[in-house]
Amino acid sequence: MKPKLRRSMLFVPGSNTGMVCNAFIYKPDTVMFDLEDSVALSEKDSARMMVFHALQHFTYKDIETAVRVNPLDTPFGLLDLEAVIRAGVDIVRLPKTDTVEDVLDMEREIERIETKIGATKKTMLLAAIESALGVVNAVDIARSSKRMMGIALGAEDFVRDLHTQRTKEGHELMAARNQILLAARAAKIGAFDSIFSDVKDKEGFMHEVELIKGLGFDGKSLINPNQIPWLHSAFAPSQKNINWAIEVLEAAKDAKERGLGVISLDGKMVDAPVILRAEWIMDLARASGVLGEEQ
Ligand SMILES: CC(=O)SCCNC(=O)CCNC(=O)[C@H](O)C(C)(C)COP(=O)(O)OP(=O)(O)OC[C@H]1O[C@@H](n2cnc3c(N)ncnc32)[C@H](O)[C@@H]1OP(=O)(O)O
Ligand SMILES: O=C([O-])CC(=O)C(=O)O
Ligand SMILES: [Mg+2]
Repeated sequence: MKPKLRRSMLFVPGSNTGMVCNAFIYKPDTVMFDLEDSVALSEKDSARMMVFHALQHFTYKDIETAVRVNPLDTPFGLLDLEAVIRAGVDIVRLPKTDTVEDVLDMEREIERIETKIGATKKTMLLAAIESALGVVNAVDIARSSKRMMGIALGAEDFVRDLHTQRTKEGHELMAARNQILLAARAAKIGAFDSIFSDVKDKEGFMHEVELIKGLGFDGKSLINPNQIPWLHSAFAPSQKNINWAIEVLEAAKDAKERGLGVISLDGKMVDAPVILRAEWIMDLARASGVLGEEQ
């Protein structure tokens, strides 16, 4: 089965007409319109209207959409939520999620709006964790709603809360990344890393991508289209990985035919978890376009 890829979630400021109209062109896995921190207070209403219309435009029908709404305790949160659910958004990104209560409040409002408009689809939730309190509560947040499709780190707000700043090495984010990843995996939902803000620094970006990919993250929030091909190429399995996966699957098929459970390939043990990993690499290779559907 072709897995749904969510490597790249491109933030698009909801107040920028050109970017809202064109974001689909860059083919991120998910377009994530923003109504929160990239939108000035004076533009909150016009941005909401623009995103409302963009979501219903045919250019956004074949791409997954998310909207980062304002928190419910601001004058904009509920208006944002009404607009984006009416417009049929796929995912609501809840910013600055500190507690399970934050999720349940949002879930209650989503349910109320969906019932009111007779919606046929169920909007998914993505909780952004952007504080020490949110990280401490990550496990409960990840498990708090059936609608929760993933949790994401919001590193810029998080380092502010920690009284530190981001570095290239990322030591200051290690505990949060580990906690978010573990919480997401325990809840069997997606884990997404934060933005990398220097859009010209490809080397720094790739260093961060290798780090979060190695930890096990599914993908990352992005702020610039240039970062999309960099990220996708880093997440695509290498030819060496693919060759290994093909060998493992052939050996596993052969072992099954001979009624064997554990086998050895080039002196290394091949058992069920290794076979599952090989299948996952092949799925990822197909979904990333590195392999054809029939291969
Ligand atoms: C901490 C947080 O909350 S982060 C989340 C909120 N922040 C955001 O959403 C910011 C999104 N990103 C941006 O606004 C911009 O990429 C900036 C300000 C970082 C850099 O802007 P620029 O220097 O103009 O970018 P750049 O020169 O690479 O743009 C190239 C093209 O990509 C477009 N583009 C740039 N960023 C985006 C984006 N995020 N979405 C869609 N299109 C974009 C530009 O409009 C431009 O299009 P054009 O060639 O048709 O004119
Ligand atoms: O969620 C993100 O990656 C962007 C953000 O708001 C933050 O870092 O504070
Ligand atoms: Mg933030």
